[in-house]
Amino acid sequence: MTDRLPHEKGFHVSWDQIHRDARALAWRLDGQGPDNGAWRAVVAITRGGMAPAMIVSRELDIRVVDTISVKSYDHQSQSEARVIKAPQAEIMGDAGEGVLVVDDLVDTGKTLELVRKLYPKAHFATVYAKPQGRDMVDTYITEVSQDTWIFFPWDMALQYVEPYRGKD
Ligand SMILES: O=P(O)(O)OC[C@H]1O[C@H](OP(=O)(O)OP(=O)(O)O)[C@H](O)[C@@H]1O
Ligand SMILES: O=c1[nH]c(=O)c2nc[nH]c2[nH]1
Ligand SMILES: [Mg+2]
Repeated sequence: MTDRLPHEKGFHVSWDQIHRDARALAWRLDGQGPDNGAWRAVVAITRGGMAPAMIVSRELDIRVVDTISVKSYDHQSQSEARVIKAPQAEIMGDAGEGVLVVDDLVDTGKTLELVRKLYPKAHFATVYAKPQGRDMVDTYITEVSQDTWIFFPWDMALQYVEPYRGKD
């Protein structure tokens, strides 16, 4: 989605905010893994999941980190998603048990639905969640409304804005 519709609200996340929220996610997940509370590995859903996954893996001292790349595309007006890069099979083990799959957000839930089908025993964690995709995520930090667009710091740059009184 590139153009914003009039009803859409913007939720602008700074680097500091995503750092704090990803840390909060890590702390919530600490000790919740299936092996005496431990997690075996972190898998980031690229690309947005990579920054939160790095922060989570650092906080929880998990050195085994891999990625899964999911590409959404439109096929005859039906939106589909497919995996274009999978994590190592030996990391995912038995259906992903003990693996933390991390993404920046869940929106419609399509991305997580696909990854969940592949690794049903993994734990799915996102920093932000919208209501439509909430059932697809096991742990998240902040919920925003469905008509909110989340702007991440890696998609933004500092720029000049007109003073409020100067606008038409
Ligand atoms: O719940 P959904 O409706 O599936 O949407 C959520 C996904 O969309 C965004 O990724 P995107 O596919 O835009 O790619 P990116 O991470 O490379 O930016 C976001 O990072 C999530 O992965
Ligand atoms: O940067 C983003 N913000 C969002 O709110 C969103 N939803 C799906 N994909 C998204 N990407
Ligand atoms: Mg993504």
